[in-house]
Amino acid sequence: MSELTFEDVTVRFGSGRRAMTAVDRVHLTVPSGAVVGLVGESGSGKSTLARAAVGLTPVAGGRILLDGRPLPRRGRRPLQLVFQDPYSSLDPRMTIGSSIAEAIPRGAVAGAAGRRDEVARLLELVDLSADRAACHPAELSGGQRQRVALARALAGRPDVVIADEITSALDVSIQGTVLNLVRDLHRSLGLSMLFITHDLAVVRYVSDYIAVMYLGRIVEYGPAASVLADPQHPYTRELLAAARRPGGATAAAAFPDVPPPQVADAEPADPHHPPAGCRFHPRCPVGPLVHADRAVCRDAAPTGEGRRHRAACHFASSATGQPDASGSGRTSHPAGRPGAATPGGPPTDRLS
Ligand SMILES: Nc1ncnc2c1ncn2[C@@H]1O[C@H](COP(=O)(O)OP(=O)(O)OP(=O)(O)O)[C@@H](O)[C@H]1O
Repeated sequence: MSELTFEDVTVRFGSGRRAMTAVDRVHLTVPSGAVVGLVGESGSGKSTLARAAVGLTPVAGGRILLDGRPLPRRGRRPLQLVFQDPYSSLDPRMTIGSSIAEAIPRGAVAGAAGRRDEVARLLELVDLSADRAACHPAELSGGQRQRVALARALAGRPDVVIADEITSALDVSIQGTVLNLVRDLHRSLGLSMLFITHDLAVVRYVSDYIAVMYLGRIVEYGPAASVLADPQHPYTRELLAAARRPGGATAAAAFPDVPPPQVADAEPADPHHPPAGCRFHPRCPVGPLVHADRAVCRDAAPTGEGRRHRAACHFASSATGQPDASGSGRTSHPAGRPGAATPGGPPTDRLS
């Protein structure tokens, strides 16, 4: 079990007028043995953060640490990324067995027989029979291919798995079986996981903690039960409310306790020109209710300090109808709340 920490991580793309900051000074912890669900709308920077963690995208600033130490540049890869589309990690010309065998680190098993046995063990771990090793990807269903992608990721015995929308491309009926598998693997192997999804029903099902991302920043973080039952950031409330609307995400029935949304003055977010101050302020229904001129929201970026459940909003507690007169940006529950999901909160105490 290992703890993954993003410390002040920034990722930029392009240069000159096309320059943009996809991930902006992110602080995020995946506690040892926990599943952190990372949610946010398309373009908020979730995949970029994942790719930066495994070294596919260079970081412009900050540090990514495993158990407090920088990630090794060579040798065993303690972080593995599983993508939405298993075709991207499986060669259609190779058998499933060869694809998995290729991912077993050199020296981890002895000889061809050892490799074969390890492939069979990995296939069984993801609920596929060992004889599937002889199949090609095209002979498997989408759900089975995603299981193979998971087996391939597990071949290197990683400490942390990052799953990027791994159920989004699957039929709803198959999604459940893959999610059950993820939960079982997490429990039996003690894996730490960063589970990226836009579907709040999915995130509720698998996560111990939830992190909400908006325009490159984490705007809320906390125990899953606490974030879902008592969202502190207006953006999180908007996401939950959208999930409850007909035609929204599949989670409608899952959030009976979330009050209906206040109507936001929606302006599409432009990642090339993010607003100053709080990035959500042009869309936010809460700031004007508390401070008519929204000056603090326009001028100052909220940091989201606090221990267990925290939100980067100057009026975090106003989101639940209890104005925070200090406007400090702290959550109203710095010490967490009774019944929170997992004991022992993450060590970082601010969001950005
Ligand atoms: N290689 C790249 N070059 C330039 N811009 C990029 C690149 N990759 C991502 N971006 C931009 O970075 C921002 C964040 O994208 P990212 O894919 O991380 O978001 P996301 O939250 O994962 O969204 P989605 O759920 O749609 O994948 C977007 O504005 C995207 O256009």
